[in-house]
Amino acid sequence: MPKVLISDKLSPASVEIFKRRGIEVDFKPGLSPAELRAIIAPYDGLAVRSATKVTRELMEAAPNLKVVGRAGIGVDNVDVTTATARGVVVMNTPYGNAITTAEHAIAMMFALARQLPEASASTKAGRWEKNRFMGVELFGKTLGLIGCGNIGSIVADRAVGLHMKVVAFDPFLSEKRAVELGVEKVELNELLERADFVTLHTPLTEQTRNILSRGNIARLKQGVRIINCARGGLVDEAALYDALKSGHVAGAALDVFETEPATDSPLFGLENVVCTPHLGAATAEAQENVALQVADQMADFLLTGAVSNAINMPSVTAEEAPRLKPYMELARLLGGLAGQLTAAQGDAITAIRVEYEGHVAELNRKPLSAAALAGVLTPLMGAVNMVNAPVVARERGIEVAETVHERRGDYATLLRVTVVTDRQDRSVAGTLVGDAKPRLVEIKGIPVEADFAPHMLYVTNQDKPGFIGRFGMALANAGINIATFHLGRSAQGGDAICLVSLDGPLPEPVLAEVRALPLVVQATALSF
Ligand SMILES: NC(=O)c1ccc[n+]([C@@H]2O[C@H](COP(=O)([O-])OP(=O)(O)OC[C@H]3O[C@@H](n4cnc5c(N)ncnc54)[C@H](O)[C@@H]3O)[C@@H](O)[C@H]2O)c1
Ligand SMILES: O=C(O)CC[C@@H](O)C(=O)O
Repeated sequence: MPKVLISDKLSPASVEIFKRRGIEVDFKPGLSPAELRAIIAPYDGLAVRSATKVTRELMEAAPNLKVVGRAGIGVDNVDVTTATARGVVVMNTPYGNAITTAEHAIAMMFALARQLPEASASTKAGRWEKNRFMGVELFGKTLGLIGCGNIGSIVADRAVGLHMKVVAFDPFLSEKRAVELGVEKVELNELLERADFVTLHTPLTEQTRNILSRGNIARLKQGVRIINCARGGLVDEAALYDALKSGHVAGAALDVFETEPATDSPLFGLENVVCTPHLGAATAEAQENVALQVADQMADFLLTGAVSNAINMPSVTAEEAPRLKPYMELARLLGGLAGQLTAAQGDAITAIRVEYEGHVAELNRKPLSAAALAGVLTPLMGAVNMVNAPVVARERGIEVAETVHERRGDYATLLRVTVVTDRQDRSVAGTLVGDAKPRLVEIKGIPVEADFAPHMLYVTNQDKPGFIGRFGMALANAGINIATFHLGRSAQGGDAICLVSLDGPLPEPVLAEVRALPLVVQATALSF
């Protein structure tokens, strides 16, 4: 039974989901990094919000970890690069808290426009300062939206409802989508010059860090108001402080900060600043949504292999997962065979090609290619799985190509994996028998029909009389039983191949004896 640890304050509904799905779950929010490292080893899954920092050190202490689930959107508290390198899937819940966060941004905009927090504090303090709190209307004002994805689009929709004019800067926003949303797509400079209110809804990346830099803040209209419910680091806080002090910026509402928890900041001393402690996603509804979603996604992955909303792996729907499973196994086995044959020769791989023909060509091929790559690379590089295989290949300069053949051949499904090295191309192909059982049908262009077995021996030899007898005797003399025996050849008297399955691993001295037999070109022990 898979084991999951919930290390942040997720809604208790997530615990129920894990239990109902047959997953052992521990709910331990609030542990220190050292305490977490001390207990993480047995867990297959880790579910977090933003408090837990899923660092390299934590993952190194988690040899069983297969999936990190983020109940929320931003994964900046997860070292995704390390997770990918270690073959750990990282998934988030991209929509569950979007409405709530958009509503928080709108609430912050109202709070700024009417100075609600200050007015509330003053009234509660017994001062009836009716003249002090003169606000501004939102009606007819221009809202500048930096980032128009899930949350930005909802903010745009609500702002249009308030009869604001919305201009959006987002390089990935299409004109068509902008028209659908009722927003005007503009460049950043134009947004800075036109907006009465600016709201940020991008992730924090190298491109967006300090997108409201000192220079860009200076370009903003006199009296502009700024709202940030996305990520600290998008706004230069020191420059914002100066602009607020000088009155160039009339107000700022911040839910997120460069350093969190933010317990001390010069911005806190300014009247025209409204702050909340990263509350964007903090509603009962959003927390229920993300907790249920992350628990279901993680359970699906751990129990069926279905992958949704992964940051570092292609998606496999819950419906596809059982259908794809035997094809993934076929891809892994074929990759494993090609990889072991290549490893035995010590050749450096320059390219890996995966070809699809027949029924398999109509399936979701990304996970199949990833499984084939993992199969090829594992014998050469150790712990490679579908998550890290594409990255490992890219890092080593291995070109990966996928080809789909329209033609229908002898098999209803045919998957071929070719490993290209400086010396030669090695290709192997296979099919599924009864849509379920992987079968090898070709090695290096030579037809051969064989099932995969845990222990196999592959021999290439010259197609001349005498080989089979000597080979059989060599194994028999060593007390090794041949379970199945398959032969193939390119042409009479040409290259021949022999693939046998054995009841156990082949001892090294017997392999050496086989290699020394007359007519043998090479012999490789295989394991699957
Ligand atoms: N305050 C909170 O509690 C809270 C809650 C949820 C999400 N968030 C944060 O809100 C942000 C947005 O979330 P989302 O769900 O809308 O994400 P999203 O991926 O749907 O949208 C982000 C948008 O930013 C755009 N973008 C990327 N780079 C850009 C650039 N250089 N300039 C302009 N636009 C750029 C993308 O094209 C995309 O449309 C994330 O950082 C997320 O972590 C905060
Ligand atoms: O979990 C939270 O409270 C914050 C979540 C938010 O920052 C997100 O990116 O989804």
